[in-house]
Amino acid sequence: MSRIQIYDTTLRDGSQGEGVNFSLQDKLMITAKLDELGFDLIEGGFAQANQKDAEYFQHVQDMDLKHAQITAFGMTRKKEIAAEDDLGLIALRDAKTPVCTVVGKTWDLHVTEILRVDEAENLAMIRDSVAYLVAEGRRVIYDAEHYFDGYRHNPEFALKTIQAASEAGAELVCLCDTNGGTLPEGIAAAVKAAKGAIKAPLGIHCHNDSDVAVANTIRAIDEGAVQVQGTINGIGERCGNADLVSAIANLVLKKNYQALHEGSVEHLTELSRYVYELANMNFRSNQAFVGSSAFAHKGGMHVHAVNRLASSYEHITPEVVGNNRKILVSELSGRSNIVAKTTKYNLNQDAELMKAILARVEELEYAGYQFEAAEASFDLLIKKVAKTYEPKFARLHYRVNVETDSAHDPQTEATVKLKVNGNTEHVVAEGDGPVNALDNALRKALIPAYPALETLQLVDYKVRVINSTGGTAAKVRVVIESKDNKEVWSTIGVSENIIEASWLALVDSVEYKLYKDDGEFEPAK
Ligand SMILES: CC(=O)SCCNC(=O)CCNC(=O)[C@H](O)C(C)(C)COP(=O)(O)OP(=O)(O)OC[C@H]1O[C@@H](n2cnc3c(N)ncnc32)[C@H](O)[C@@H]1OP(=O)(O)O
Ligand SMILES: CC(=O)C(=O)O
Repeated sequence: MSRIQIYDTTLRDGSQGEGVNFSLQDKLMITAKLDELGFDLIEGGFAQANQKDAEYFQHVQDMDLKHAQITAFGMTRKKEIAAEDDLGLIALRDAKTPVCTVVGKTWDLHVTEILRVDEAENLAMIRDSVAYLVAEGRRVIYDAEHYFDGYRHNPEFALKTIQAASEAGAELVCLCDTNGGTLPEGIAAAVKAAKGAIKAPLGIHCHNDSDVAVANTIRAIDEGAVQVQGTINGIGERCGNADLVSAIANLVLKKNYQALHEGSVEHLTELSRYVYELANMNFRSNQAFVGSSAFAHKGGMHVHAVNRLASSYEHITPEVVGNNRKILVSELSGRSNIVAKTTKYNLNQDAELMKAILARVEELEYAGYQFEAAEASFDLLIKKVAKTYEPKFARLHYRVNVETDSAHDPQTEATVKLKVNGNTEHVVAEGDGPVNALDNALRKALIPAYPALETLQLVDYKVRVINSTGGTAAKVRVVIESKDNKEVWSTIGVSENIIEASWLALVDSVEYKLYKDDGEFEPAK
């Protein structure tokens, strides 16, 4: 089966996405990761744009890349300037990459209205720029900007522009759906026409403004394009680029093309998260193939079927792209969700117990709980319903005080009184805010009896108002994420009072940690 060249432009077009700004170090780290997985071409940046991109092209020369070729991106020469005097082309030459990618105009509207040159000058700009870089010993990829819009409005001129690039020595012409407005049938017709018009092989570069960038990419490949340009997670200008993660997974797993190194598809989830992390962006949980919900089963009927045959509700096996299956517990659960979630605890799938757990989940979710995001609280709930839960301490009372005046910032203090192993612990602690003070006081009271709580840390705190339009007072749902040196877990509390909701989530977090350290939540042997 034929091999598709994968051209990553995360570091150039991806950086054009709102809110994306990679540091030089990020760019070098992403380059190393892409090389490791077998990406063929990595567009490192816009050579003329800024100091960071220029430095990237210097530093990347010292990297020991095993497979990837680096390309520097720039545009055709400015109008009425000789190629050898054009600052953009000089920057491309000085980037010293083996490959240069030059973008040029294809749509007559852009030629007359944006560049404000005639068609002959635009063709000369393309020809001169490609020929100059080829003469400088560079391999040139020509990006035909707005090819699909150009082809729709003036096919004859659009084809002349790519002929100019091909004849001047471009080793590949990449057809760009720059505005992302084309649908798959438009892609197919225009790729066919390009294929018949030039010698150079074709690539495809789609934007996602119509939410079909990946579909368009696949369609172009089916029509004979041999290179896919895109970005990891689809980041990029406006609605982004074709997501290479989905494009590669579809091409390799569904259409039997070859891409990247053998086995790299299994690392797509890891790659996606790595790039989100460096881009300082949140993961998209519903992202196809690699999102944390991509294989999360929630509806009771689905879970029932998945327990019998996973492929009944999954288009691929999650592990094939390095992802995991998840079974969620919620008010939409049936007995099958509970059975799936509790198998690890060896409850012998006791039918009455499963029913009781499900009833309790439904009751609490009706009251505002949401166990999908709070699996540690769900684990404790099982123990409570199974009557194997024994509280590690009892609350006698707590109080939280916030004091401020015109001269002072707020000071927060919490007092907690607990019964722990028969002793009364009465402590006071300060904090940055009420929840922090409460957390500090709770742990201060418990650490003498349970020193392991020294390693417990609160890492995230989320609060959400629920039923705010109901006739009753609004409730709040607090979800806390905690960690120790081994694990991260989430707990939940719901109340009309935000401090009480936080207390409930904190108590679950502490109880979970103590039970976990006793080996309670280990999978049954
Ligand atoms: C479809 C794409 O994603 S293409 C990549 C887009 N990415 C970027 O623009 C990011 C990096 N860009 C930059 O750093 C700057 O825009 C630079 C350095 C390239 C140019 O900066 P400036 O010289 O200040 O020009 P500015 O950005 O205001 O305008 C673009 C200029 O390029 C010209 N231009 C645009 N496309 C082309 C082209 N394909 N060939 C030649 N000239 C072009 C425009 O006509 C305009 O020149 P003019 O002012 O003489 O009419
Ligand atoms: C080249 C490019 O990024 C585009 O036309 O969208």
